[in-house]
Amino acid sequence: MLLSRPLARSGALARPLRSVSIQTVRRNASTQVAEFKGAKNADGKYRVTMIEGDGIGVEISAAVKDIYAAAKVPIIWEPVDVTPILKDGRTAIPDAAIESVKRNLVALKGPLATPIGKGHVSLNLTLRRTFNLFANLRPCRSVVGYKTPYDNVDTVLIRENTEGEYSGIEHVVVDGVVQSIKLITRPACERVIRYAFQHARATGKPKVLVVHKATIMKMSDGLFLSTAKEIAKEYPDIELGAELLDNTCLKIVTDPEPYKPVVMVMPNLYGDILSDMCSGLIGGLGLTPSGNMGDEVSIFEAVHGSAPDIAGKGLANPTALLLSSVMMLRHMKLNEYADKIENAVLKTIASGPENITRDLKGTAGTKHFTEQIIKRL
Ligand SMILES: NC(=O)C1=CN([C@@H]2O[C@H](COP(=O)(O)OP(=O)(O)OC[C@H]3O[C@@H](n4cnc5c(N)ncnc54)[C@H](O)[C@@H]3O)[C@@H](O)[C@H]2O)C=CC1
Ligand SMILES: O=C(O)CCC(=O)C(=O)O
Repeated sequence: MLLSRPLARSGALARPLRSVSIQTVRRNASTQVAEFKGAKNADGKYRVTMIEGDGIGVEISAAVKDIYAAAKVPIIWEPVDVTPILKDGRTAIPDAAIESVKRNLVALKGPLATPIGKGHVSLNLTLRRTFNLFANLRPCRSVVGYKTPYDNVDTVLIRENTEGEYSGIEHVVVDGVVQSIKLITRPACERVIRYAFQHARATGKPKVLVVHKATIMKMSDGLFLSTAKEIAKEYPDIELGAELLDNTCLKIVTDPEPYKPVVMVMPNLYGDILSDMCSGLIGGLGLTPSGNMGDEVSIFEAVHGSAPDIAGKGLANPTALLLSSVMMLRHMKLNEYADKIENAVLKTIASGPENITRDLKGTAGTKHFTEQIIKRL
């Protein structure tokens, strides 16, 4: 009976459960993590899609563009509008934006706000699903020159990015009783776990750690964990570990050191929460970057949201988006520019409170901070 009941929430609006899960399995069928395949245009520059985003998105995107212009990065930004449209009863991204990302194979994205408890589905999730960005890579490293209780945080977290608790499959069972489906498929587990092993190998980390709650969600997290044990056989040089999510949270905030040689991999929601927690250890959300990685396309974005409490006030810290763009440059093999920009932002943060934003206990606004970064390029 459950399978034929229409699903009441946006992403899966009026679709029976079975058709949603089959679609997801098909979408997730391939397993190879591809290199960046984009090419320079005749003018010697890459086109990169730019989604400025909502709230502070406009301010931090402007900062990134100013810094890129000053650093003479061989990139032409292609701005696109992602105001949602309704297509076949589902929230969709406008075709022009999709075409731009498909053409360029890479995008930098500011935060997009999602209405709470009603309204359109998250455009962030829609983008990840539209381009099949199955792994969300979230590194978090202490910033030299910025003092926090720990100076030794160096975590790498990979979040499954297309399903799990974020499947958007919800419905009312009877009045006052609702059900949200945590959808986990083996192909999606396989590819994100394989990505984690590949990342560990590529970055010289000896261990992949699955973070889970298979004690409670025996089937869904159980599938994630058992798939990891299978995939681990393909990577005999990398150790596989597993840990309960609550235990991981406690242990990281108590002592982050043991997580340095580890690549953590986990279902969607756990990665969302744990990555914010790690951000808190190094100075906050203004500092942490991420990459949404797929076979063909990758979209880089800060871990944080649109920060409505400070939007439009010139206070936003552009570092997280800038470091996301640095990840993007390395993905595009523009390492020289990545190093130049990363060094400039780190030097600026270390240069003192008068040059950094308030989230870092500084006194500067976005504009002054940006100018200081440009001075240090
Ligand atoms: N990937 C994305 O685009 C994400 C979007 N969101 C959306 O963002 C909106 C706001 O969500 P919140 O829960 O308030 O989270 P948030 O991340 O926007 O803000 C949390 C706190 O961190 C501060 N903060 C975040 N980024 C900052 C920066 N760059 N500089 C200085 N301070 C910064 C904010 O001022 C706020 O106090 C929601 O509509 C949510 O749906 C939330 C998370 C991720
Ligand atoms: O789309 C949203 O509102 C939140 C997305 C999210 O959880 C994330 O990007 O970490």
